[in-house]
Amino acid sequence: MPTAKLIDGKAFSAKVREGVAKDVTALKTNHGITPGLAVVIVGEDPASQVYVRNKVKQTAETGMNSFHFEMPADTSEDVLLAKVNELNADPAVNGILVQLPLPKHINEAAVIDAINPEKDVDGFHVINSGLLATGGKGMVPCTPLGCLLMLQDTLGDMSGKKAIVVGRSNIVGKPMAQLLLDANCTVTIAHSRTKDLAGEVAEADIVVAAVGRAEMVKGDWIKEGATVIDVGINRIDAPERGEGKSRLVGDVEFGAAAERAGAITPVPGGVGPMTIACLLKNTVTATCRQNNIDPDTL
Ligand SMILES: Nc1nc(=O)c2c([nH]1)NC[C@@H]1CN(c3ccc(C(=O)N[C@@H](CCC(=O)O)C(=O)O)cc3)C=[N+]21
Repeated sequence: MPTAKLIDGKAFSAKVREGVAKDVTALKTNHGITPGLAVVIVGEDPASQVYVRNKVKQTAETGMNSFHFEMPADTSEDVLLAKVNELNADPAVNGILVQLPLPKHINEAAVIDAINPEKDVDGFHVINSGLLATGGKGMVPCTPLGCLLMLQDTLGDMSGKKAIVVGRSNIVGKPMAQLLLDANCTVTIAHSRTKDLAGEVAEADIVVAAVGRAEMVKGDWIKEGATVIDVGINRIDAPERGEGKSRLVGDVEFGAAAERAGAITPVPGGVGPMTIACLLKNTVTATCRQNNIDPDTL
């Protein structure tokens, strides 16, 4: 019997997007500015295309301009860099997202480096990761930001709590740890070589799982009453549903974890929708900063 409160990322993300839509209206009516988000996708990865379609649709729903560029998988790095530079120079574009991963022949770091940090709504540029690490005001990566908003909504003040982030990627694990540190948590970053992962997770009041491996964090590792944020979105075979069927699971063994956790995010319907909502929020933030507008005065 699950006892954990379900953290409804889908409902929360709708609220965040409502706030974004209000800000967009204010930017239009009070400042004559329509925020613009450019999404660039290279190649044909069908899973990626689903996310991009959702992003484009939700961008339009908030009243922002959405610019969508699909480039073939054999696009050269130079051609992609030229596209990024064109978007950097375009005043109608306030935010740029280049969908990752990129095809193998393209150097991802070079592409991220080329994005104007003020338009880097993913928060992946070294300037933005550096600002996050040093307490500055940069763009914060969307997935960790979405996780933080859900944690704050669930827990309020997190001062003194023990948090563990499982995973050390530049796009989730590391920035997540920085945000938890800023929220006065005591933070452990665990990874594939962590000696006693079960023991480390068992100590944590807050668990953020971002390893990208289906149900890797076991339910019986979770401390009684802990808050669990599951970043993973893994598609696994589901033969019980019929030939060739699949389903989505997170990085946490959800059923067993929900029997011990105080609150937990589902997959789907948890972190994923919040990631997109935070992308839109970051686009408004970027638009305000580029135009010297205080977002609190909108
Ligand atoms: N530069 C860049 N920035 C990204 O933010 C980025 C990226 N590249 N590459 C791909 C990943 C993946 N990603 C997702 C966002 C939302 C959902 C999402 O909303 N998922 C829903 C539905 C899932 C489904 O049904 O397929 C859910 O979890 O409920 C999923 C995945 C952003 N990414």
